[in-house]
Amino acid sequence: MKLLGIELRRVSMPLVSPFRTSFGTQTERDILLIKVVTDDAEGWGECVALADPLYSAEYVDSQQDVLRRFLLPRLATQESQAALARFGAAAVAGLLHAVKGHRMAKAAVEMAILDAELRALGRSFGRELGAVADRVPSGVSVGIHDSIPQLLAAVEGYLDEGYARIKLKIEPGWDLVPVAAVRDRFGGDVPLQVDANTAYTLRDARHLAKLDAYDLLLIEQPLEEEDVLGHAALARELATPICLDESVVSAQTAAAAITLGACQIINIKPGRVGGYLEARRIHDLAAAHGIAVWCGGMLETGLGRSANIALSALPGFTLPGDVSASDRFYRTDITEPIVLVDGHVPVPAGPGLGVTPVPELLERVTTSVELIDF
Ligand SMILES: O=C(O)CCC(=O)N[C@@H](C(=O)O)c1ccccc1
Repeated sequence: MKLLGIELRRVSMPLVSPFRTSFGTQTERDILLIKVVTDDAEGWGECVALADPLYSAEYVDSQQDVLRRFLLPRLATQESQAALARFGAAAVAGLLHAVKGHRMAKAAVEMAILDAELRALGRSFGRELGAVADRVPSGVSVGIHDSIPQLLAAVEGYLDEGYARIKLKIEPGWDLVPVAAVRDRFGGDVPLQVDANTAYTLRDARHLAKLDAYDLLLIEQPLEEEDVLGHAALARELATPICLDESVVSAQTAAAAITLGACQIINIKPGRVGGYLEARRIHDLAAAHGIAVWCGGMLETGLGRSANIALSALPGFTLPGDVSASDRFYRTDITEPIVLVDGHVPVPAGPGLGVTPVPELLERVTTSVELIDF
């Protein structure tokens, strides 16, 4: 493989409805897509960074800037091109290691290079990563609502669509009451979990322990991302398993969190951890420690969503992921829509991601294109 050129494309994707979490409300996604052109094939990557640095320190403009100024020039050198020619996407993380952080940008370019490499080989993401299923259960994430009736109507709609698991966003003042209302209305058998996105502190331990009454699958990232010891202390107070999201940015931080007893479950988001190959390393590490994993979502288009579904088919992904159908967030996706069937989504079987953007749909949402020659 030889990199010939890279396209950095921004798309603006309006959400079907506002999506409110403890760190803000999304009404549209400003997404950075990467297309790599190689002598063998083209490949697509999706950067999951939000418009503002509210989920993590990354934000979409910073990721496009770090790609343009620091990451892509490193891939363009003769040594890098030789390494890519010999080892393909497996070489990317090492070639970019000197640049600190910016894992979402690194993940996006590695994803695009892996897609090109696999398309040229006629091999799917699933086969490459180690998928053992051809469809996976689909969970859905439900935002914070203005009222309990509105929340219950949304949850009812998703259950009617067949979603395999409900995740409720929570924050101080919106936690016990919505959880109790969902349990009261839909019963104790609905697989149910909550996501706090770092909104609590250890002083809330006794309050959060009241969630134990509702038989939740997990409570996700209750404390600040750097408070690993706090999560370990909270785990000793709660019966509900603790799941980490923002705190786990690599296999190394996953190992530390597991060893310190900070989590019993990990939400793996390839963009957050630097790519799908690191995501697989975390999956393998977690499995070795008996830690369940599931695939988180960042409101991806069908490109990132397809790769997440492939990852979700690995054996250690034993909990439904945030791999909802395209229409959970978008009226029109930029790829053929991902559709829910009996609570599951199909694992793409085609080469690479198995999907590509539909040109006219992509053009309709494109706000800028930057071409970088190698
Ligand atoms: O299904 C999805 O893609 C979204 C899942 C989800 O709730 N993601 C959350 C999160 O913090 O995990 C989120 C991501 C990005 C923006 C807002 C919220």
